[in-house]
Amino acid sequence: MEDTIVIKCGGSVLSELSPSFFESLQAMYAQGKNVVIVHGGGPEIGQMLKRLNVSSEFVNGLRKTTKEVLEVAEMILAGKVNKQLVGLLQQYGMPAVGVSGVDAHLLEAAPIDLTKLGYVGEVVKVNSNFLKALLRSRYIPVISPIGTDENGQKYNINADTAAGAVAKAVKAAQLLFVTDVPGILQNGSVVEHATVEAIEQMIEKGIITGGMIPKVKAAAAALSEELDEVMIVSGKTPFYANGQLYGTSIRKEVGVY
Ligand SMILES: Nc1ncnc2c1ncn2[C@@H]1O[C@H](COP(=O)(O)OP(=O)(O)O)[C@@H](O)[C@H]1O
Ligand SMILES: CC(=O)N[C@@H](CCC(=O)OP(=O)(O)O)C(=O)O
Repeated sequence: MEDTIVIKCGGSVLSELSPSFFESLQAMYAQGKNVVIVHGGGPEIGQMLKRLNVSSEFVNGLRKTTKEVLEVAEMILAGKVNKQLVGLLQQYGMPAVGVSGVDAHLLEAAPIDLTKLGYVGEVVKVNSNFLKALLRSRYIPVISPIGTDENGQKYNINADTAAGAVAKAVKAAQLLFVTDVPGILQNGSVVEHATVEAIEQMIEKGIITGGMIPKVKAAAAALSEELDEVMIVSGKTPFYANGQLYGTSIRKEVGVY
C-alpha cells in the first residue's frame, strides 16, 4: 500500500521512548503516511518468567518457547505491552488500534523447528486486507507478534521477524527498527551503511550477536523492489532531523546509494 511505513518498536526501548519518537510519528501520520507499528517486549517477558520461576533460553536471538513460556509471552505482549503502547499513542493524539497476530488471522504462523525452539513461529501469511482496511480508515494498527496456524495453535514470533513480514505483505515503502542502540555497532561506532553480504559477514565474525541477529535477518528478508532500504535507529534519541533518518541503513548491495 502506497506511502506505508512499518515501525518495529523493540521491547528494549519501549519504556524509554523519547517524546521526539512520538512527535516524529505524529508528523509522519499528519503528512498522510500510513503508519503500522509492530512491537516487541522481550525484556518484559523475561521479567515475568523470572517472577514465575520459569526458565527460558535464547537460540540465535530467539526465545525457546514451551507451552508455559508461550502463555506468558502472549499475556505480556498482547495484554500488557500492546495496551501500554496504544495508550501512549492515544495520549499523543494518534488513533491507535491494538491487535495481536491472532486477531483476524493477521499473522498465520508455522513452527520453525519444534524440537529446537518449541512454539516459535515464522510468518507464512499476513492478512494484509485487514491491515489495509484499518489504514484506509486512518487507524494506526499496533501489532503484537503472536500468530496462529490453521489448527489454532499459537506461536511466539520474534517481533523483528513479524515486522519484516508485515512490511513485505503491505508493500511498505519504509521499514524502521527502533531499538536501544543507534544502529549496528562495530568497534563502538555506528555502521551507517550495510549490505546484506556485509551483515552475513558480521554475524559470522561475531560482531552482530543476540537480539541484533533476528533484526538484521528480518531487514535483509524484507528488502524488495518496493522497499530498497531498511533502517535501524535508536528510540532513545531523536533519529529524524531535516528529513533525514540517523542510524544504520541496510540495502541489498553497494553502489545503489
Ligand atoms: N553489532 C551490534 N550492534 C548493536 N547492537 C548489537 C550488536 N550485536 C548485538 N547487539 C545487541 O542487540 C541489542 C538489540 O537487540 P534486542 O535487545 O533484541 O532489542 P529489541 O528489543 O529492540 O529488539 C543491543 O542492545 C545489543 O545488546
Ligand atoms: C521467538 C521470540 O524470540 N519471541 C520474542 C517476542 C518478543 C520480541 O521479539 O521482543 P523484542 O523485540 O523486544 O526482542 C520473545 O519471546 O522475546
